[in-house]
Amino acid sequence: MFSRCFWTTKTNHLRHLSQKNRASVHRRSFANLPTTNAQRQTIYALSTPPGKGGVAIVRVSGPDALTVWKRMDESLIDDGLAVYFRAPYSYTTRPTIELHIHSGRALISALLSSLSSLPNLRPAEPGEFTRQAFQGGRLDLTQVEGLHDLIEADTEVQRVWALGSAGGETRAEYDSLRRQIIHCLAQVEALIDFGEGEDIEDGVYEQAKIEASHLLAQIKNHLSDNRRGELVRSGIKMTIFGPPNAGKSSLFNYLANREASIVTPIPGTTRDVLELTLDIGGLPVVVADTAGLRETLDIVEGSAFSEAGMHISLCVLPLPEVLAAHSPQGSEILIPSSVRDLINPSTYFLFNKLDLVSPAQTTLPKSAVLAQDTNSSSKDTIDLQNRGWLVSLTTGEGSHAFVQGLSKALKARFNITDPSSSGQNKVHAPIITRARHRQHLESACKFLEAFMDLPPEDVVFAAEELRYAAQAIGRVTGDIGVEDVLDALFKDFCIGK
Ligand SMILES: Nc1nc2c(ncn2[C@@H]2O[C@H](COP(=O)(O)OP(=O)(O)OP(=O)(O)O)[C@@H](O)[C@H]2O)c(=O)[nH]1
Repeated sequence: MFSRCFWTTKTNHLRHLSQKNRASVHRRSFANLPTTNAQRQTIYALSTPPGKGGVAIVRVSGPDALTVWKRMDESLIDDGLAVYFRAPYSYTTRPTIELHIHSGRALISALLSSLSSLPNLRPAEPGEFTRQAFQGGRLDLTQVEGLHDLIEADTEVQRVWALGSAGGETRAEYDSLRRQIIHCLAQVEALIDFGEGEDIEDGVYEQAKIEASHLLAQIKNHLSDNRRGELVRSGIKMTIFGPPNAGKSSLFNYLANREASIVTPIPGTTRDVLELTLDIGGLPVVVADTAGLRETLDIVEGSAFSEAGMHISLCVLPLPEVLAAHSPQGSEILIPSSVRDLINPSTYFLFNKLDLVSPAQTTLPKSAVLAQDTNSSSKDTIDLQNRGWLVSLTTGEGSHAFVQGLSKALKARFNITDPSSSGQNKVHAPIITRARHRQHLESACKFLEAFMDLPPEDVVFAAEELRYAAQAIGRVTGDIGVEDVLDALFKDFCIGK
């Protein structure tokens, strides 16, 4: 059925891959995962993008994978390469064969239709190869999520953080937390079994509490991460606002036309809304632009503004008008009262139309003053250092410094170092990248706190709290009760992964 010309002399290559994979197979038990008949079947799918190209890879995984190889002797489809991975040394941990052919629509279609005619083979569902890898214990849930994020990564920080997670760094952190809780639990259970003073040394319960308090501090430290993991994964949402005619559309167009910076122009769900995901110095920044929103933002109240779920905002102001309103007695510039209510600590400032002011006025003052009601004597000063930039969106002057400065300011705000930095400057990737991680860590905290409040007489309840804390961490990695998250997670994968 398949080409006799599939190269069969690749044994060295095969052996090499098998050895490499052997080193990275970890056996874990996922006791709660039932294996259905569908999961026992052999699945196949194109694992490379469809279309014309050098190579297309069709992956076949399951008990009958080798049969495919054995039946490659009927009609010629293409010259290619077949790579066989013995179980459990494959990506899926099941017998797997990869068929590498030239990438062309007719070739791929002929190969897939040949596979479909074989008994016991069916097309893979989205993410099903990775699901098999998870069920086989090769990957835990954090690695599966990391892999998904790696494929989806648009910027350098996203790539580097997702790579760490896919490679098991996040899993190691959670495993370590769980091991420490289990260590506490073992001490408390020893007390239940033997009782202090008999075969157990004094102070065991106190020791367990000391360890639990260290653990609590560690978990709380992870929880107070400014949500930077979630932010980097989903993008920092930025909105642009300012008085009419300030240059908001010009800024949006400037950002959109910097080809290197555009990642995805996504039409939003609301009519007229366009979302651009920009790569600002390796950080994904999602900018929403809509005619309607711009109009609203000219007048919107501060509360409505934060309800829009924006993480940061950029206030565009026309420099000539701002300077004209400049109070002669102060060195600060005046922020117009029309935008005053929209300004908060997450607002950055872009003073536009630099080309229209005299050369003597082209230095950014250190601070700005928010214009108050005429009858108010209070004065709000805003430090513009690393928070404001002068540009001309018409001539492009200052725009490079603005993008660089904004990237630096955002990295400082969200505590993100350049992925290339090392040593002391390196800030480790956060272990929380999804709401479910946060939720399980918070519940682990609650159980640990409940344990801390219990006196030694309540040792049985104490053990129970610690057991729940360990289970909460286990839910993050997928050791415990994960069925509910699996379907949601794997459906986001593409077919063939
Ligand atoms: N000289 C000069 N003109 C500019 C600059 N940036 C924008 N403009 C002009 O200012 C006018 C307003 O620019 P827009 O980008 O439409 O401003 P906007 O804030 O979106 O305006 P509204 O949608 O009315 O609120 C246009 O005529 C632009 O060409 C600049 O840096 N220098």
